[in-house]
Amino acid sequence: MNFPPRSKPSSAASATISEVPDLPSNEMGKIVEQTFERYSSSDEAKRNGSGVAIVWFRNDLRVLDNEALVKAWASSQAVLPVYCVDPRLFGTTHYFGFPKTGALRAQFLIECLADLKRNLMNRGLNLLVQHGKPEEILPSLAKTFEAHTVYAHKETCSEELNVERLVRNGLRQVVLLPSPGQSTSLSSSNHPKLQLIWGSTMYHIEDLPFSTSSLPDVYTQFRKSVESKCTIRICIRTPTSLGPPPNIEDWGSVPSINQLGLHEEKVSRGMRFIGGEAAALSRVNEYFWKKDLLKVYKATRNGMLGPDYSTKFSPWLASGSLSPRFIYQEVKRYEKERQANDSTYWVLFELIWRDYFRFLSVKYGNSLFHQGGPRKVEARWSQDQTMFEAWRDGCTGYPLIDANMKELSATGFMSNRGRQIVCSFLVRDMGIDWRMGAEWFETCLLDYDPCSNYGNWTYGAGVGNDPREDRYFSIPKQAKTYDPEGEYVAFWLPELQALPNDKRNFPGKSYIKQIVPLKFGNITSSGDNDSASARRTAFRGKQRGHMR
Ligand SMILES: Cc1cc2nc3c(=O)[nH]c(=O)nc-3n(C[C@H](O)[C@H](O)[C@H](O)COP(=O)(O)OP(=O)(O)OC[C@H]3O[C@@H](n4cnc5c(N)ncnc54)[C@H](O)[C@@H]3O)c2cc1C
Repeated sequence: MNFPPRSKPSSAASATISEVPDLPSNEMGKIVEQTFERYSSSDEAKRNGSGVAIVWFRNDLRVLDNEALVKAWASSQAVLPVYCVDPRLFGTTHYFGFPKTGALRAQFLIECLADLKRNLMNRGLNLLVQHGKPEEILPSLAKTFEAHTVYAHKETCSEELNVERLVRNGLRQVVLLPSPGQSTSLSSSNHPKLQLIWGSTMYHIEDLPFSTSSLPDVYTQFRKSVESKCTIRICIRTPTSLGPPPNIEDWGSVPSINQLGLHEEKVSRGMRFIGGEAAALSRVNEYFWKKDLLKVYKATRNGMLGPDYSTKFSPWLASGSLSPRFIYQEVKRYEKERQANDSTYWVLFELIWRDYFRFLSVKYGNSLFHQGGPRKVEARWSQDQTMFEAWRDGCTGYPLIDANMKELSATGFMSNRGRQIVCSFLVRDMGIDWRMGAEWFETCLLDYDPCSNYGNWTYGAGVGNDPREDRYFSIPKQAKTYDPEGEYVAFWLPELQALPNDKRNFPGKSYIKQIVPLKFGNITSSGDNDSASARRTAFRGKQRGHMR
């Protein structure tokens, strides 16, 4: 196995960070092997299938706790793992035509695929990488290898559901020859099947105490209900040997960034995440066990600077290199072996948010992507290009906004605190169509996931599942609370480093004519969701021409 080079130690949350700490930054090899051993099974007696089964990898780029892979293995004599490099993933976003996948996420995906291929090879398989649409590739492979089933993980949003439908239709066109002893009359069993498996959430959809159509519209109700009525399934143990693979001469190679039509972008500041399951497992080990940070998560999670204020699991969760059930089991192991406290619980609390947004996407379907959101709110939004570009490029003149947007462009990551702040600023201060922000996040985020991204944007824009319609983040207040020394803004806007700490977060020169910089001092709000009176003091009132 190849592991990335060790990076220099990083000093978390320090304004002096100037090097790129790779995430994860520890030695991966031994830890990863040990983790694989812990979550694997050498009991191979359960394999009693026949023929070939295909595993269609999608956003589940892992070997551990991968039910589709284990089911395929159990139901066949040979498993064919396939990843389709779908050109639609490298097209443009729906409304505003931004790149659908930016170069940093594409690079992360490439690393995920290379790692998956290695991990499958270590278990006697390989990964067939094909360029093209799954609905063309999979039926053709099923025909060539006479595969009885294509196993894959179920997705929930429209683009992914459409591909599932097309693959299913494509498989229906494939007629398999009857195996010896089987009746020759054609029936549905003569076509390869598409078997979709739920595997993206911590709580399994089938274990919910309600149907998705009656999912509670308020998170707390959802959380309390699942916590009291459901259990989390244990990780599926992966056989140590998954071979033999079907006889294939050319398994294809993992694409280069140029083959995806993109140009390499180097991360030269902030955090660089390494894609793949090995890196994901290593990060869990680093955050929970080596640095022992789980016990303080609740107190640090609102940070913005450095690798360790939060888990940083999200890019691996989104690509499926990391299973949320695995995190759950590791939290429980930590609670048993070290300690259980508010912080150990709070990681699970956040993962329930992630589950919630995924289940909401099933309930609300496409309305998640519509301007009015699930609540069908009628509002007028501006699509002012100058304002949007100032936000996108980190040129608003508001250091906290600009620093966060620069971090996003430079690394593909932004803290949860930062995301809430820039979302509020775009939609509530600038009055810009929230979908422009959501689509820009879709381009840039390493952890982009349609459910969490559009779920959070609709929530922040007041068109989604937020019982409070008036959630507003006052930028000066947020700066004072979460970057009191101006360390974060000075890291991303080095021109501010020379200023005294208490001056760094003052809005500077605004690069957009319309924006009048906020003044400190007359904000009366408190807490995370700063009040409507604070909003009135912000420049919203001065921007009526641009408002809904
Ligand atoms: C406008 C906006 C857009 C967002 N877009 C995405 C997205 O595309 N993909 C994504 O994974 N998250 C998204 N989030 C949620 C959240 O910001 C990130 O999950 C989090 O910052 C990732 O960092 P972390 O792994 O260190 O999180 P931690 O604080 O360590 O939390 C642990 C895990 O809990 C989950 N989680 C935490 N907060 C949330 C949340 N609010 N919603 C859903 N899951 C959560 C994530 O899987 C995260 O990895 C968005 C939030 C906002 C406000």
